[in-house]
Amino acid sequence: MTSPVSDSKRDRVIIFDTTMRDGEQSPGASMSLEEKLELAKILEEMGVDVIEAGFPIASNGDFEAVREVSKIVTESTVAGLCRAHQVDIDRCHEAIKHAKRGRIHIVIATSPLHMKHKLQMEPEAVLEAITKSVGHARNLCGDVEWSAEDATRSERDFLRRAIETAIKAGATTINLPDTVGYTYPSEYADLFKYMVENVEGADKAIFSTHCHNDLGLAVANSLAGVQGGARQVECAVNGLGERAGNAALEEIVMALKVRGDQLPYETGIVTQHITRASRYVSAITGFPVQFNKAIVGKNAFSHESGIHQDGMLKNRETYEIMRPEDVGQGATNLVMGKHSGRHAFREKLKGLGYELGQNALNEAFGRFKDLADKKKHVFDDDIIALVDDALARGSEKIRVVRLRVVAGTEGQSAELTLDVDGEVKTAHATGDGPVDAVFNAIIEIVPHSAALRLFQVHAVTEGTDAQAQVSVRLEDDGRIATGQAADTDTLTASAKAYVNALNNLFSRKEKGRPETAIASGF
Ligand SMILES: CC(=O)SCCNC(=O)CCNC(=O)[C@H](O)C(C)(C)COP(=O)(O)OP(=O)(O)OC[C@H]1O[C@@H](n2cnc3c(N)ncnc32)[C@H](O)[C@@H]1OP(=O)(O)O
Ligand SMILES: CC(C)C(=O)C(=O)O
Ligand SMILES: [Mg+2]
Repeated sequence: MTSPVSDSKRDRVIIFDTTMRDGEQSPGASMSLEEKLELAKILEEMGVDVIEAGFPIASNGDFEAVREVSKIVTESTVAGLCRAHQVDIDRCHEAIKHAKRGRIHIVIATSPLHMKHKLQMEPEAVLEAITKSVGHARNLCGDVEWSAEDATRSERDFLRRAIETAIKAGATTINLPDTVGYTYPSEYADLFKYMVENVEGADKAIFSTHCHNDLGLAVANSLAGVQGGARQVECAVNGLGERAGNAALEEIVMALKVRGDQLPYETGIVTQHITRASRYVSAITGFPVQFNKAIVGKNAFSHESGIHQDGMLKNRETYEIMRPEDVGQGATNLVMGKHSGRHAFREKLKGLGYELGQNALNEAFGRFKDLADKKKHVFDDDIIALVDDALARGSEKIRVVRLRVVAGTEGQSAELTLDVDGEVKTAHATGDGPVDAVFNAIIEIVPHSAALRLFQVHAVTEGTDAQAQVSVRLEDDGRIATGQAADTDTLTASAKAYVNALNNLFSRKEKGRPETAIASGF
């Protein structure tokens, strides 16, 4: 059997991107001409084989977009979609004739449901429309794709006849869309196998998948189609598309790359460009990418669990089947959270410039776990504040044990327990505001004559659960001592900062040091 489709083409899967056509059919996903031109450049640079830029008969804007994309793209083929109508095809040709490689893509439905109710055409009339439309397109352009809309709900024998009609009329690509996301992988694979083996002239065309995600099976079905003999996959960046979307380009490409042992076909995609394309599509459509989205989600290469982080530090392949760099996602991210373990914590501290001994590490780790229990996101700055805080408090004689504050319109009071050199003391005080009440309680337990010279609070990170970092400066008899503390509770941080300053002041007095501007351990 001689074939106009070369063997090398059959070893490769053509990536047909329909982000600008089917993707744009998503309600709310309209793109401007400028955005489509920029996206076309990104897709071309990424190595997409076919860019479907729009549906030229739909509007002047769509026509213009297909025409302008055709003018600037030189490497990829540019396709425009049309119904099986001469007017659609002529309009499409007007737009894609500027392309170095242009394609006319004709669609007509072949399922009994669509033919009877939507097209209101007899099956034989549909076959006639295929002959006419594909033949007309082929007279205008050497590259014609024909799609059997709702192929997966079409009668097999009629679909076979329709495909044969399209190939006979000159179609070079045959697309069998799962228009409503209805098929199953085994069923879709079988459909392609059957058509590739039984359609007369099947070797003259490339078979293509086009899967929708109504049951979440779009990617699995597309891969099954390839298993069955398809060598073109229609897909969209971030899985954009009608209703639940199309098969996601990034997932198709990486599934083929990572599991070449299962499907030994290459794509021409430079995978390092994937994340850039995803972010651009998300930005121009306003459709956010879910955090746990495969390949391009924020968490796709993030690890928070201690056991996973430990495994990753020993060998990244324990928990990563591909490298984030390979999809342009930057580096693996070991996220510090309540599920993290000591190995990752030590590594994180190293990265932040801290080398702690085992005891200090254990102490800081305990405090980190307490913080992670309270806070949704533990940022690097939180960890720095926490470790600095722990280091500063290492040799303190006075420590905060417990604090309870009542605040509000009825007045403010604080009940504070301190450990003063091993002796636990409690005081109850009121004040002009909750901080004042806390500081008065400290003065009651540890009487001193130092004057408060500075009280400053700032949030370590953003959010209402951010740690407050408090600085306190005390002056006594010409000596100045500063204390700092961080806590998610501003009043606890205030108490600890004051006590830290007091410890520093007493320590300076003991050592007989002269006055100093910054006397904290920082
Ligand atoms: C599965 C898919 O994604 S297919 C692509 C879907 N995308 C779009 O529809 C977006 C662009 N569409 C449009 O802008 C408009 O629908 C247009 C310009 C194509 C047509 O607009 P109108 O002429 O106003 O027709 P309308 O959209 O209301 O109805 C569609 C008509 O096309 C017919 N039709 C639908 N599909 C096809 C087809 N593949 N081939 C031929 N005729 C078709 C319908 O039977 C209906 O015909 P009727 O007017 O004789 O009843
Ligand atoms: C136009 C065709 C390919 C389509 O989008 C579908 O059937 O889903
Ligand atoms: Mg579609």
